[in-house]
Amino acid sequence: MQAVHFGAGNIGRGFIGYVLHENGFQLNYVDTNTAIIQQLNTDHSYQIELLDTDHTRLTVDRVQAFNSLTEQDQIIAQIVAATLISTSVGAKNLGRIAPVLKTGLLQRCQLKKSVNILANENIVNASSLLKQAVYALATTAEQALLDQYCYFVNTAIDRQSLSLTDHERQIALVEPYYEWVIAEDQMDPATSFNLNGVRLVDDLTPYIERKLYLVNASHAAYAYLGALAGYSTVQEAIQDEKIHQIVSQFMAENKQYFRQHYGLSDQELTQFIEKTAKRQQNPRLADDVRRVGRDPIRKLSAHDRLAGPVQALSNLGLPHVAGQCALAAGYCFNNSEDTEAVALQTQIKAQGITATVQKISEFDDELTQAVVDRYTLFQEHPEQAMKVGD
Ligand SMILES: NC(=O)c1ccc[n+]([C@@H]2O[C@H](COP(=O)([O-])OP(=O)(O)OC[C@H]3O[C@@H](n4cnc5c(N)ncnc54)[C@H](O)[C@@H]3O)[C@@H](O)[C@H]2O)c1
Ligand SMILES: O=P(O)(O)OC[C@@H](O)[C@@H](O)[C@H](O)[C@H](O)CO
Repeated sequence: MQAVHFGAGNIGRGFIGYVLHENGFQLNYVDTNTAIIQQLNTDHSYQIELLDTDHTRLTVDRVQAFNSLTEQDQIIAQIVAATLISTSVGAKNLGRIAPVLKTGLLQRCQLKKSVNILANENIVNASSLLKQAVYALATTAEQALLDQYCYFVNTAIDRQSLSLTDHERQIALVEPYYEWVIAEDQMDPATSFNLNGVRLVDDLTPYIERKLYLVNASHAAYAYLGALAGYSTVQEAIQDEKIHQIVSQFMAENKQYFRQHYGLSDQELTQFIEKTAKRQQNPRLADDVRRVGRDPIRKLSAHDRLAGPVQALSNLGLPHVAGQCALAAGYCFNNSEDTEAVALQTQIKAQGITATVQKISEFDDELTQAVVDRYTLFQEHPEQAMKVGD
């Protein structure tokens, strides 16, 4: 079985590639990073290190890699031959892989070969977004062909995945825990394989929301509040009692959304939040606030990890003050090496914070004003701003 996987980064090697390899797939990575492409084609394997007490190392073999920018013909041939196509390139890059994917998929359609396409990105319905990007390049007749043979299947993925360099080799560095949830009802009925280690569900929405609004929401809140307080890692920020209190309250607020909207039990949600906190506190982890806070415009946008739950709680008339605080901290995030952070700060300077919050988080006047007030407090009295309780 052949998998074509776009994105040989931390999650692509440390999680998706690992699970596919364990299920008997050969891995054909597609990336733009020449160093990792060269490494994979020299070794035809790579290593993963687990963040456990033994620093367990695993080897993934049967690997090759292609350059997205210079090896289009080979990639198209791989797409035609593939048993499965997947991605983890970052949500903002899905549009960039659409042209080559469209060409490869249409060639498959001519051969009447159906396929599942799984975009594994931290965003609601990433595969549907990838489908939109592919269809935007196709004619009506091509779209009708794609409809017949191409199954864009939404997923939710969870594993803290970083990397380290050892003997000039990129090693994926991952926590032992992982969860890969796939929308079974969107899969090709003719799928010829089973994926062990994967959970198939009928309705993905609660899973992707639980992932974004609890796991990624707390992570982003630690990163943004931590960056404001001068910490370098999420793990340092967690040790700060004031920050920990705000994030704990944010999670308590979000829990009420899941209770009301999905009828989940308090006990189940509390256990999930506690398990997530423990994972984020893994003493062997040093996760840079710049990585966890990266692409702040995406993270602050409506439906994502911060504005999503705050808007949902507001709609339900439930408290969301800690969420507003995390959002306001996000609007303060700056990193000269992060193009979205630079764009965010430029936008705030040019248009003002109120217009920026309205545009990015898509809030009404009242909610916007609450976030702006907290943002202003962070600018003028940061000590007071780091307090949401009594
Ligand atoms: N790292 C994590 O802990 C984690 C966990 C769950 C989900 N995710 C999600 O997985 C995705 C990838 O995250 P990551 O941490 O692995 O990032 P990463 O930067 O380590 O990996 C992304 C890879 O995609 C490649 N890429 C970018 N544009 C490309 C293109 N046009 N064609 C081919 N390859 C391209 C990059 O070169 C890089 O190797 C993101 O959507 C992220 O939100 C990450
Ligand atoms: O990947 P992002 O930029 O959406 O979010 C950064 C982290 O929160 C994220 O990568 C987590 O480590 C991951 O989602 C855990 O499963």
